[in-house]
Amino acid sequence: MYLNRDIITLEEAQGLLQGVNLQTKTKKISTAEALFYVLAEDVYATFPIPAFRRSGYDGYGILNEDDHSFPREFEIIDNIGAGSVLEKKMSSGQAVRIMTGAKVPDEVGKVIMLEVTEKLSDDKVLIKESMKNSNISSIGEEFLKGDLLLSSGTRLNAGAISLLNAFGIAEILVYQKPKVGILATGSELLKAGEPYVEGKIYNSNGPLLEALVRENGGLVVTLDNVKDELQDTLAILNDLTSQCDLVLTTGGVSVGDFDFMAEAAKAADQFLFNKLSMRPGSPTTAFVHKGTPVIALSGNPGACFTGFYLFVEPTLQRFVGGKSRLKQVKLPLVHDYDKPNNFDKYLRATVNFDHDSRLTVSQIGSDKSSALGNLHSTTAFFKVPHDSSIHKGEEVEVWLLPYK
Ligand SMILES: Nc1nc2c(c(=O)[nH]1)N[C@H]1C(S)=C(S)[C@@H](COP(=O)(O)OP(=O)(O)OC[C@H]3O[C@@H](n4cnc5c(N)ncnc54)[C@H](O)[C@@H]3O)O[C@H]1N2
Ligand code: MOO
Repeated sequence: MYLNRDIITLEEAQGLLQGVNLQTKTKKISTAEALFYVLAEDVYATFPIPAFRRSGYDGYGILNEDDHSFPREFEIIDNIGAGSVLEKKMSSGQAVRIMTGAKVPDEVGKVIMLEVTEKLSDDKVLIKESMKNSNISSIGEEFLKGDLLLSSGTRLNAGAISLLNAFGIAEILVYQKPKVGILATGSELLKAGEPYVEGKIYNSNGPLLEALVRENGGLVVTLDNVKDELQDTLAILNDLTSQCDLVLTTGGVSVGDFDFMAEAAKAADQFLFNKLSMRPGSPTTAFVHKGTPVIALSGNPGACFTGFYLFVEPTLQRFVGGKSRLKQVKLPLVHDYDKPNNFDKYLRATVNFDHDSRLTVSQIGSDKSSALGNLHSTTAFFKVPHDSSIHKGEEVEVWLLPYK
């Protein structure tokens, strides 16, 4: 138990974590498994798209020299579906039936939409009028060979996966997801599915952290619980720090008789911090053991959630060559907040449009760090600076959460 702690600011704590050297690792993976991985290479177009003159419509292809004196009849010489090519050579007075996406023969200058034609027989079509556009996409209209498709550091979403596939790319180099160990501490913890026992609670922070890590690009390798016993806690931490790239714990960071994380921090290779001038999560603790950072978050669910975004999310991004995906903006608060505290507060919030289509921020649910009912609907945090109240309409600093 540590009562005398050196208090530092959120920014100082974030700076200490930033100073911890982290190893980024890369690997080749199949594009099919690459969703939400971060690219570790620039990817270039190996051919143009379209790769051939492509028909934009279902209709009839005609020569440029025949593009006059409508309505007139044409001889249909063939039918080109998408994926097929015309083997014959066309001459004046002939038309070729062609489908959207099919390769337009070199000699065809225009595709006339089906809607302005009338089929007279199997090999005769009446083209009633011409069209303003050629309805043919030129080679390289969207991408030229050598164009940069995706740059290193891009988080691969559905659109990126489709782009890689459009170029036939089956394998790419990505950053390995950091291996994260999660440890929920507390003799009061039950697992979901276990029968309720008086005085105990179900462990919700462990699964919360597991889901947050997965949402933010980490790989959860273990999810343990440990009772409030110092030796067990130290042994598990020793184990986790040798297996994982990052260890997260929840609970046991305060000054209770059974709060051992501050002691673990003092016993570790490198101590970072154990007291912050902020709420929630003032006793948040961090240290490095065996080269692995350990971020010990509060057991209070609201503090655990907030601490994840302020300390863990930026660390997870550093493992994949990036930085925090939270966006910092200033927005008007839609209500008063009149509970001044001697620490800066970071409150759970949502961002919405007001009647004038302006973005605004408002507190959501309880501001207590023990509250857990608003975590699923929180899309942002806003800051209430220490010793101050905020009046309705006043601008506050806001952090927008990713994935919301
Ligand atoms: N005398 C003082 N007491 C406290 C102080 C202080 O400065 N002096 N700080 C308070 C603040 S601020 C915080 S934040 C909490 C931090 O508590 P701990 O991280 O040590 O967490 P616990 O004591 O283990 O638990 C707190 C609370 O959270 C519940 N909890 C714990 N683990 C989980 C879990 N996995 N899932 C859901 N809920 C969990 C636990 O049952 C407690 O209710 O300390 C204050 N006290
Ligand atoms: O700093 Mo604590 O998370 O307010 O209760």
